Amino acid sequence: MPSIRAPASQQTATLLVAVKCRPLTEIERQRSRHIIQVTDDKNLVILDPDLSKDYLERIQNRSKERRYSFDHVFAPGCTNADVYRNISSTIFGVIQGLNATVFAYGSTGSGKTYTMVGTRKDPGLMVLSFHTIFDLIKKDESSDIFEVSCSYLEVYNEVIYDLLEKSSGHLELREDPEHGIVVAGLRRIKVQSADKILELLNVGNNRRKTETTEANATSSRSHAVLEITVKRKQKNQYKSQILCGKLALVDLAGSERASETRSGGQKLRDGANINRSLLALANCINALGKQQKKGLAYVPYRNSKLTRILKDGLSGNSQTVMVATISPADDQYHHTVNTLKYADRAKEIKTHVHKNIGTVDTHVADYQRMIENLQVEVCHLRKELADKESQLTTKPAEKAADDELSWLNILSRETNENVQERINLQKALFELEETNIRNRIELQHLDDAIAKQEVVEKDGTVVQALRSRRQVILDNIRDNDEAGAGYKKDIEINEKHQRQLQNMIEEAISNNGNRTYLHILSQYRLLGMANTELQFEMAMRDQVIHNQREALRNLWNMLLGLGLEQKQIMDLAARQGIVIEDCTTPYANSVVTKQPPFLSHYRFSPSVAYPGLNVQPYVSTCFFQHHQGFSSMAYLGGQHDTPTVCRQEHLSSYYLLSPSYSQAGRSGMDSPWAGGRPGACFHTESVPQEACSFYSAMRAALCPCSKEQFTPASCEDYGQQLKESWAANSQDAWEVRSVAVNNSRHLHEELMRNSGTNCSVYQNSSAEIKGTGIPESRHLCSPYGTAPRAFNLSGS
Ligand SMILES: Nc1ncnc2c1ncn2[C@@H]1O[C@H](COP(=O)(O)OP(=O)(O)OP(=O)(O)O)[C@@H](O)[C@H]1O
Repeated sequence: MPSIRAPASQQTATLLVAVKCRPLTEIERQRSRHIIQVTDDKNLVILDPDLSKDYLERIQNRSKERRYSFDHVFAPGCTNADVYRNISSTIFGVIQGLNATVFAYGSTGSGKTYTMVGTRKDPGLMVLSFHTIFDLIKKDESSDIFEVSCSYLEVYNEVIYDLLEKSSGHLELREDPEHGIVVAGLRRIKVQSADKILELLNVGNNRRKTETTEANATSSRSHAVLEITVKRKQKNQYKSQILCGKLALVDLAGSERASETRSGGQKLRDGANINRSLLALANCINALGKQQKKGLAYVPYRNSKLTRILKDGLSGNSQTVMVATISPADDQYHHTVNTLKYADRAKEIKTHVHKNIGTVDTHVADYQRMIENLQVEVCHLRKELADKESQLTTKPAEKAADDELSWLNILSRETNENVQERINLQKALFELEETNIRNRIELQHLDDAIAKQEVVEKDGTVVQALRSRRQVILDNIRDNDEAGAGYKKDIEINEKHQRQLQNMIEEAISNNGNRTYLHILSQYRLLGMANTELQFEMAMRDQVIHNQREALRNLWNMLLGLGLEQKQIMDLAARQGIVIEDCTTPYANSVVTKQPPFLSHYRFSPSVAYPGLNVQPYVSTCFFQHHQGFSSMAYLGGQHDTPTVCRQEHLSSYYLLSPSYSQAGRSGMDSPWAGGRPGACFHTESVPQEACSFYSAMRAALCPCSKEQFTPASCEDYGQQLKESWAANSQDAWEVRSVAVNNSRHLHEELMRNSGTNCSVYQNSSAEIKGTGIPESRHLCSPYGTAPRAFNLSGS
């Protein structure tokens, strides 16, 4: 199966929000008033349901009347086809390898199922979408081969079931590093026509859990997700290229208050679970909306299966449509306002859409091999186990051993759940900490910017704005830290439980006569779990790799933003003996909108890909954040042979850049990422006049240890050193700031001595970097780093 690689080009898309108001039902017509006024195709007004309010209250603005604007608003007379016509462009991309998600959101009885599934006379969005997909495939004039498959699942009481299986067991969610969240064991059926999907949809819908509640005669008790995958094999393109688009169509269960549905027992339990996952969804929408408006807030996807399944649709790689369904009845006022409130928030949500292109990646292949090895081992053990089992069945089974075995089964099942829970908690904690790292970096930048701005600003408006932003970030950090502390506690409890389980398993094994058999059994299960944990680690590593890729992309933008041609960069890299894959995507001519080429190496030594820019993997996530929005940078200087100062819009990051690269340039200030934040980088053949004066001011403002350790005087010294090193332009330049080390003890001493100071340690060797005359050196300690670090300047 091909792996899906990251995008060659990625676009940010905004979640499209449409509101659909259904007509009053027969019963409602007798007892309710119509309070929705659709003023035009984008606006609606919800009237105050309380007619008794007097004139004074109304003019004093105590009315509960509300106005809302959305991408599309559909009045009760509109059909599903009307809705579909306005959102269908989202579906078109699916046959081109893009992902799309359409979900209906609203209170119980508001018309979600009607909108998604529809009726024979008024087919819903699910039916209309897969007809479109097959029409597009039919009309496609290329020689590409298409393969369409479909799956249909429901989440009922926080358990996933396969709606295409007659008696489906419980299915589990897994994090796949390449494909994101996947449902393990879900049946995916190849389909040749829209009619076949319709048939499967009907089969699935008959299996779906529905109940008659007070609010709706056929209320859906489960969330249903129909997923259509379109694989497009491009015959005339690169041998292995496969585009893989996915369309997720989601019909959510109805949310209701127990008092309204007058339900009890199982129904009440269902309702509680439905409401819990809808609440989780609402919280995610809230956090995502807040994230766009204010800053980085943690998005609690992990709180329900539904939100984990919808994660891509809500913020990942998907073009997404939310159809908010509302009832026009006055007694539904609160539900309707609630739905509209979340729909309004959802308008802020951004997703990042890119084509899913199948290739085989080296690092994935490595992991795949590891998993395969484990699987071979599992198979081997399974066989041994089967042999033992058959031996045992030939003998009269001992009751005690049977008991022991079922006890072991229970323990192993519990261990499995324990591992799964730990993985989820650790992943959640990881995500949370990543978010807070970014928040803290922004906070540092804001502090720097505030300090600078306070000196120059008279009226304090910008400072005020920066301060309020700082407060938002502080709040987010506090919220996330609190949530993180909760997760840590949960992990501790989980680990304690894990130890107890292990002790119990060992005890069960040592008490039993058939030790070998039980030992194999437990080993077999432990290996299965090790496999799961390995997959988790893969996901984590892939997260880091993903961040690095983003960092690389931004670096390319940065280089291209300087006006360099791709070819120049490639030549420069080639001269350093650095391999960068040729860009297969044609570039646009404009500087800042150019997409960087896709790099062949997902795993690379940090300095391999970019001459002179030493990026350490563990700071790459910070780096990614710094460079986000590079296209909106302001350029304060622009000559190609002198440094260019770039300023990001939020005034907090500065970069001093130049396209050329020299030993002298490197010798002084080539550790821009020390301390997890960018500093200045000079890469010019001759020292520019303004560099030193710039540098002292900038360094004082940017250096993480500027306040304590980096005094203006030392900046001046540094400027002087820089001039000298430039002038010396040879091995001498290195000597200005380098300490050569001869053996490992000496190296250790130097690292310790220089850690966190403004001195670098290099390990010189007699070899030179290919074609440059620069001695191959190992940069062992960054001037501003707080811990000893080592990476190879030559990239070899
Ligand atoms: N546009 C419409 N035109 C006519 N009738 C509609 C329309 N939308 C919904 N209805 C009717 O309203 C009722 C409730 O609709 P539906 O079952 O789709 O709601 P729901 O939001 O899916 O409810 P639940 O969340 O409880 O499953 C049904 O009787 C349905 O036929």
